[in-house]
Amino acid sequence: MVRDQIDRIGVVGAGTMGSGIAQVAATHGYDVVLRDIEQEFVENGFDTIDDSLGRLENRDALEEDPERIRDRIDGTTAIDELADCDLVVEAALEEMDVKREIFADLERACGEDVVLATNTSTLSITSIASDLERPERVIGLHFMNPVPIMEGVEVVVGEKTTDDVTKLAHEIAEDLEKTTWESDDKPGFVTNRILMPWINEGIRAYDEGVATKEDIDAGMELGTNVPMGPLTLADHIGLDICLHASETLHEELGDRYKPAYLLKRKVEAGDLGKKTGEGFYEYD
Ligand SMILES: NC(=O)c1ccc[n+]([C@@H]2O[C@H](COP(=O)([O-])OP(=O)(O)OC[C@H]3O[C@@H](n4cnc5c(N)ncnc54)[C@H](O)[C@@H]3O)[C@@H](O)[C@H]2O)c1
Repeated sequence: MVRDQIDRIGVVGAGTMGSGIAQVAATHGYDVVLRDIEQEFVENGFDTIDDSLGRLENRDALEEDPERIRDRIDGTTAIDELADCDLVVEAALEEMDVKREIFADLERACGEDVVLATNTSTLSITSIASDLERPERVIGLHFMNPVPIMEGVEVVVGEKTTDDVTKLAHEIAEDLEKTTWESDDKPGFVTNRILMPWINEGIRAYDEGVATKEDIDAGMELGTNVPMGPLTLADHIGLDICLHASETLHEELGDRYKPAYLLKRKVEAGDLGKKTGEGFYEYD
């Protein structure tokens, strides 16, 4: 039983994904420690959680008061406060050096039996764990955005990940009322290997004047029955995240994954999508 093994969940990174993962874990009764590098980022994470819990309460979608859920989450900037966690989910920047450093710190700070998960979109689980003394307890737990709403979680199994850790990863996700599927540790896993070329092709089609951005999105939504077209979805994910993911896939899998020129230009301009108020569309 997963509840016998996991009481306390650490989350590293209080951004879009980390705040969502902390919220969902607390909603399901787990004690959570949410860590970011600056107190301001921790506070931003709590603001996101408060907004999301407020919206869910208005829709009668919570079984408890938002305050009680919120009280299960402690915020911190100190990695040592994750020492008592049974599971830590890392959701920091999509950069290999950053993730390797975080995992080395977690291995030092946490107990021997901790399970260390990464929410990486594309980076290799095996590479993230390669400098660790115990890479067998590292796994990919790839939540989808927005975490409180999206049902799916991709479990990504590294070269050294044990069967017990893999089983636990499926069980914890299911305990959070998510449905899992499993991928080998191959670039982009199942989802981003297929999604990123689709997004980049949408951006290229827009840049080459095939249609307006609205018509590209409408064409894909109405024509293929997906909930969001590629430009809306890219804004929603974050253009920097899409670019990092595309660059990783390009490096690993070759030219068919080359990032669209306009994606690079938007990121260089600081227009990262919904989170900065402007991407392909403008947001309040
Ligand atoms: N955005 C998405 O749609 C999406 C979906 C699935 C997976 N992911 C993955 O989840 C991870 C996080 O993405 P995001 O969109 O939440 O990013 P984000 O930029 O919204 O948040 C990242 C947070 O990590 C913090 N951070 C950076 N270095 C840190 C460190 N050393 N310790 C603790 N915190 C640190 C940053 O301050 C920031 O608050 C990435 O690996 C990304 O690829 C993102």
